[in-house]
Parts: sequence; structure tokens; C-alpha cells
Amino acid sequence: MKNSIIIGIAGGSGSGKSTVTDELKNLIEEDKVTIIEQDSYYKDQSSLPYEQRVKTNYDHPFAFDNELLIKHLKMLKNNEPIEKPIYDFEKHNRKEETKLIIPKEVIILEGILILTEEEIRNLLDIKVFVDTDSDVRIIRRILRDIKERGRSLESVILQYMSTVRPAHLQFVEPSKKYADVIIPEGGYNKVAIDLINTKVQAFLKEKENNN
Ligand SMILES: Nc1ncnc2c1ncn2[C@@H]1O[C@H](COP(=O)(O)OP(=O)(O)O)[C@@H](O)[C@H]1O
Ligand SMILES: Nc1ccn([C@@H]2O[C@H](COP(=O)(O)O)[C@@H](O)[C@H]2O)c(=O)n1
Repeated sequence: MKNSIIIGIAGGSGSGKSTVTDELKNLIEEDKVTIIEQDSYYKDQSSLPYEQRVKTNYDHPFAFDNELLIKHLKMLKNNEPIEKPIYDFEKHNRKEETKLIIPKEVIILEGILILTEEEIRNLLDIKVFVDTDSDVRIIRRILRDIKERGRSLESVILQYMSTVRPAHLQFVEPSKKYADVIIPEGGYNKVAIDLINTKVQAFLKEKENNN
């Protein structure tokens, strides 16, 4: 029997991925669940000045160090701890420090582009897509990025029009077809979150019975 299961939660920026992830995490015993954000695996850009880092297209698959993400997911599956990078949205770069992540039975991986890459998809036991209309997503993103990511209204709008929206249409939206479960409006869809949790609890019970 597997050491762990990995649940992938994809969806556009502002769709409610982190909210779904937190709601699901709260239903699982604390010592059995860990969260991996694809955002933590943005490529290291220390060699570039801030003025260049601001201009990076953070919604294109090239922006992510998926090689490291895949390596870490495989290590966790193998019961090995990892040093997860920590991302700084204000500086547009990885921090120098990392966070020790101990392998747990349930791993929740969340991020905009986790379903676009076949090698990541193949590591996922449950694939979820949080499906929220673009007008709702941009409003949520404006509020969040100004409050939590040190952005101005103008910068959020410019970034949305130049890179976020085109990459969403090119990469994120088409990846919905790979999902096992599509959650409309994300966030607080209790029925959908309970259904995923039922599958998680069945796995944990089976694992306990096998020990
Ligand atoms: N169902 C919802 N109703 C209202 N606000 C929500 C809902 N889901 C998420 N939010 C808010 O929208 C913002 C973006 O949600 P978040 O879960 O961080 O999205 P994502 O991780 O997909 O970018 C957050 O400030 C969050 O509190
Ligand atoms: N330096 C960065 C890195 C990423 N972004 C944006 O974050 C979005 C993904 O995070 P969500 O929590 O919204 O899913 C993505 O759309 C990037 O545009 C950024 O603005 N700056």
C-alpha cells in the first residue's frame, strides 16, 4: 500500500485554491497532512535585479522550477523529508531560507499550473480544478495583491492584462480537462470539499488497518 496520497488543487489565480486547501486541511488530522504550494517553486531569480524580476511572466510554465517540485514530491512519496523553498511575492524571488517538510500521509499540492505538466499529473491521486469566473477572480486578486503582496491597483491590472489573462486562457483553462473533480466558485463549497475528504479518510482508514 502507498505511503501517502497527493491531492492536486489547480485553478486560475484568485479562484479559491488556497481557501479550498485550507478548508480541506482543517478536516484532516493535523499530523497527517502537509501542504505544498507550486508558488514556492518559482525559479530562483537572484541573479536578476528587481527591475527585471518585476517583468517576469509568472503565469507561464517556464517560470516554475518544476524539476525541483517533482523531485520533492517523489521524495515525500518515498517518506523522505524535503527543504521546501519559501517565496517572497514582494521581492519577486525565493528567500534564502527554506522550510523543513516532514512526509505525511496526505499531501495537498496547490497551484495554477499543476495539471498542465504530465509528470506532475501522474504523481497526483486526486486531481481537482477550482472553477471561478474571471470577473470574480480579478476582483479577488486586486483585493488580495494590494493587501498581502505589496502591489498597487495599477500594477495588478497591468499584469492581469499583459500576462495573467493570456496565460490563463492558454495554459490554465485547458488543463481543466484533466481534473477528476471540478469545484465551482471554490472557497466554501462544503459538499465538494466533504466529498474529497471522504476519499482521504477512506485512504487513512485503509492505511491504519494495514499497519
Ligand atoms: N468563496 C469565496 N468567497 C469570497 N471570497 C473568497 C472565496 N474564496 C476565496 N476568497 C478570497 O479570495 C482571495 C483569493 O482566494 P485564494 O483562495 O487565495 O485563491 P487562489 O489561491 O486560487 O489564488 C482570498 O482573499 C480569499 O479570502
Ligand atoms: N512574483 C510573483 C509571482 C507570482 N505572481 C502571481 O501569482 C499568481 C499565482 O498565485 P495565486 O495564489 O494567485 O494562484 C500568478 O497568477 C502570478 O501572476 C506574482 O504576481 N508575482
